Amino acid sequence: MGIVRYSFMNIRIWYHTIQTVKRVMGKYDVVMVRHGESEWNQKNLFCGWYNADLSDKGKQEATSSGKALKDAHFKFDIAYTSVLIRAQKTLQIILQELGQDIPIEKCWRLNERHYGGLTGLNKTETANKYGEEKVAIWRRSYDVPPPPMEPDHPYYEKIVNDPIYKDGPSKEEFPKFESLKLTIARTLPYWNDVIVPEIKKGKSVLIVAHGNSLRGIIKHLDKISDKDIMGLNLPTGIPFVYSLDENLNPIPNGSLQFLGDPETVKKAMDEVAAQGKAK
Ligand SMILES: O=C(OP(=O)(O)O)[C@H](O)COP(=O)(O)O
Repeated sequence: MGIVRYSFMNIRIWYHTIQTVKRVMGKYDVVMVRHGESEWNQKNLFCGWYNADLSDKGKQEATSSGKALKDAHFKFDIAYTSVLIRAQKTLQIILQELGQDIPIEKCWRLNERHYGGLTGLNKTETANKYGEEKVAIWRRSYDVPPPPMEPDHPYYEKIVNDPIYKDGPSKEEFPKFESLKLTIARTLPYWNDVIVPEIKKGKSVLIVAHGNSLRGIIKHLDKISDKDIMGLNLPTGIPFVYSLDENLNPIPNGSLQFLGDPETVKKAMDEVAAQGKAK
């Protein structure tokens, strides 16, 4: 299995900079995975805080992630995930494959961005109705949020009253929508205050989260501009490694090292990008 690395000097042309390299090792290596395909990813629906389960393909992706991590001899001390079932099940399958029984911390701050009023809509139908450009802005702009989820939204009650939120967010914090900027504002404190101290203690950390909560952490680690982050689409179920120095900055070539075949990674990223196309 090759390691795929992306050059951040060329972030606008992600797909042309893929190379298979020997993985570099930093003072700290952190592994992240976007959960395996969910039933709503499969149907191409905006999901956000809707608690969709993994599809069969998603379970297979999680198994492959676990195998890739096992082949690369990763041993973890602690894992972090969101309160959403698709991320938790992916983590569970990965740990089963690895044969590792480790503490798991779950927090809503690692949840996917809240997709507001778009939740449950089909991305292609939304592009047909509002145009691809509008959907691209809703999906990938840094600070333009989707429309709010109002109380008459079909999934409002289900989400707001879900017991998975008993430990937060508070009523005041509970989002009606989130841009990437707002997602980062609630994910980064968890990264800085909870995860980073464990990394600095020398713990080997695995994070299983979501497309946009992970894009937020990547943006922070690689200091990616608000404009350039629009070009990054994370595939489901392919682990990637960040190799960091003592100040938690990525070492040269230490960013976004995918544990996967370069062509597979490229194809999966292209497919995520294309989800918002009209037909
Ligand atoms: O729930 C979602 O992300 P997830 O599958 O990573 O949890 C979103 O629907 C991802 O959609 P996007 O790639 O259009 O931002």
